[in-house]
Amino acid sequence: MAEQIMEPAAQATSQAALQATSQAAAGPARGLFLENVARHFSGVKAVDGVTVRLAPGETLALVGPNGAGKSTLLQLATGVDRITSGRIWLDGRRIDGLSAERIARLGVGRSFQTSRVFPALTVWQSTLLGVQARLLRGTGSRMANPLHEIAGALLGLKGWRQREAEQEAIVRDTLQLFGDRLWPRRDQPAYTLSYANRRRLEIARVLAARPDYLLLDEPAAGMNPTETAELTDLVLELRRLRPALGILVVEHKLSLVRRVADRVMVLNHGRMLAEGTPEAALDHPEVVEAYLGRSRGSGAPGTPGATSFRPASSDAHLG
Ligand SMILES: Nc1ncnc2c1ncn2[C@@H]1O[C@H](COP(=O)(O)OP(=O)(O)OP(=O)(O)O)[C@@H](O)[C@H]1O
Repeated sequence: MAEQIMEPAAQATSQAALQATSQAAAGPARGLFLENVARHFSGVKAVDGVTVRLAPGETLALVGPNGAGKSTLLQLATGVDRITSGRIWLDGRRIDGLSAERIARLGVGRSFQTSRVFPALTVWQSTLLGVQARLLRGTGSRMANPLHEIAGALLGLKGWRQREAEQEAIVRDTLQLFGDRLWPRRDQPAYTLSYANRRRLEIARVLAARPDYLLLDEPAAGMNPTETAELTDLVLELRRLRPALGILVVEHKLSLVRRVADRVMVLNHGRMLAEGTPEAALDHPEVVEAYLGRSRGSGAPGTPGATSFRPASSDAHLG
């Protein structure tokens, strides 16, 4: 089936009203834009008419209790799952309906809630895979010809050597972002790594593809306070090094959210509950209620109808 790609957004005009009209028709010229999206699973409204816009250079945090629909939104944005209704745009192109692989190649990188590294590959090899995914972006929709690659390697062709050196530089720079966590372990297979290092490696692999938009699904899950603080610093460093990168982070650890996010959106029962600066969104009375209602509430987490916020640590409180 032909891929569904629509024309870029109309030129921006100085009039806000006209701009709003053009955005509704074709999505913003830049950014990842989920427009009134819904995903229903036989009666369960996992996502129920939510609009999210991630601009280049922005760090947006998506928070909410367990079952609020956060991961489902990431699945929809990355083409892993299909919307029931709504539209999704990437830099003015309609992308709902495209394959996950195609969306990744268009510049959307995503780490998963549970680490998906290949156990037998070394840290270096795993990160190199990310770099090679990036090379595919440069080839448009064509795959690199493996015979050319093998011939280049065997014959030591100049262009091939140069490309190899460039790839190695990207792997090195990416691994060194994580201080001494990954670089000294670059020759170790992933299965020998600690849980936190496997999660870091997953992020490294995604970063090595140099995405334009980076979606992180609970990157600090299972990390202790020191590891969480390191991860927070990593996100801040990324923002400094790659000012055009749009980052969408789904995270329960609010200490991280408060430090890295420009803007926070709070989901509850598949709908947007609040949006604003971290202070405004997280201190909103309904948000405090949505979170604290469960831990105090009558019903224990997991009771039918109750939403269970997982207090990962004392930093998960609001206020
Ligand atoms: N494939 C599926 N089939 C049926 N229901 C699903 C499916 N995926 C998600 N759901 C339901 O959709 C709702 C939203 O789930 P989702 O995983 O998006 O929540 P979440 O906010 O990411 O939660 P958590 O913080 O626990 O990861 C939940 O009620 C979940 O059970």
